Amino acid sequence: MADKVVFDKPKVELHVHLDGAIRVQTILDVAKRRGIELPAGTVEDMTNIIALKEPVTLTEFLKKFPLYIHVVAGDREAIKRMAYEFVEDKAKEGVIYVEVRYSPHLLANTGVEKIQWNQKEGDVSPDDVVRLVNEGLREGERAFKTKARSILCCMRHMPSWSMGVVELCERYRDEGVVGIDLAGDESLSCEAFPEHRKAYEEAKRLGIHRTVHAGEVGPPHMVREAVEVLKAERIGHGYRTLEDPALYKELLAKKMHFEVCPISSKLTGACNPDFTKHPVKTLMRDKANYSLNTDDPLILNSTLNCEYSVAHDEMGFTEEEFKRLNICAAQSCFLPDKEKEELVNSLRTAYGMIQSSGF
Ligand SMILES: O=c1[nH]cnc2c1ncn2[C@@H]1O[C@H](CO)[C@@H](O)[C@H]1O
Repeated sequence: MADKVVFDKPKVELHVHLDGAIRVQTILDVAKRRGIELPAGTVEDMTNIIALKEPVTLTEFLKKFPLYIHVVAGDREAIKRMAYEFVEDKAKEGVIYVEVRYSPHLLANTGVEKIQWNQKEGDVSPDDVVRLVNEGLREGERAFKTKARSILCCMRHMPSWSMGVVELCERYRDEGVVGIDLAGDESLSCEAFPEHRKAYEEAKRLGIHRTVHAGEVGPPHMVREAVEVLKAERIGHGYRTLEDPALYKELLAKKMHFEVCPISSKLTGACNPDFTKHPVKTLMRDKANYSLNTDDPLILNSTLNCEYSVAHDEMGFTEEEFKRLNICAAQSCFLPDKEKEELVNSLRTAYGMIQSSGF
């Protein structure tokens, strides 16, 4: 994938999974230290095993995580390290602000209903996971000057975790956690799981910002449900919204933010693999509120620069549109108002947009 830089200016990224953005070298190092056997011993071979090359389905795509996530799950050093390195990687891509998401429960080995990945019970709870990620992000921010905040994910197939996720969002809201998400296999509608709805109601009551994966592969009514039932402020992906013109019009009028991930949308089979037909072109035409994001760069073997290259080379994006969408991203981020304003202003300054003084 071409990693040339077509937009060499500060960027904001709002949709990227921490457990889909681990360095392969880190997976190899941690596996060696913990005595975990992997199917390959070099970065190249392991990348070949993890990375998707051809479009599959979201369900197949999600099956890539268990190939490596057990290596870092339940390991304090690994969890902190991947958060720290993540910030370094984003800084190298010219990202000045990032919101990174993950499920604390998927990375824990105690205090969680159904310990994942065949781990033996240990001593890393979801609460510990959040503290370790916060530490790694904070140290990364100090070292690399990219501001990093996090979003905690509920998982569609594990509704019993969702209220715990809200509690963690609340407990760590002053330590870098800025919002809640609902991720996982979208064929499981949350209508069937009142726990997700209750968790989102509680999040809204507590003033916790909300985004939801919806309309990625699921039908437009999933997007409506995310907005109307879960009170989502942003939509993760949301491509299939365009199949319901009335809904799309409503969301355009509301200036709903769409977290678009072009390369992911091709390889998960969410969108037509021909980028010239990608829904983000409609969002661009309509001056919609959206951002460009990597989603899971490890599995997609991509970078944010690849996303911008694809948008530029295959979808006709201009420098002006890149600036506009980054300002949309900053305006839709989950930072407190004052910090958000500073972020928007720093982009405007970097982009040479003179701010009106009001006189
Ligand atoms: O594109 C996606 N759609 C839905 N779920 C996803 C996607 N990428 C990752 N995850 C899920 O979110 C979890 C927490 O980060 C990941 O472990 C994966 O199961």
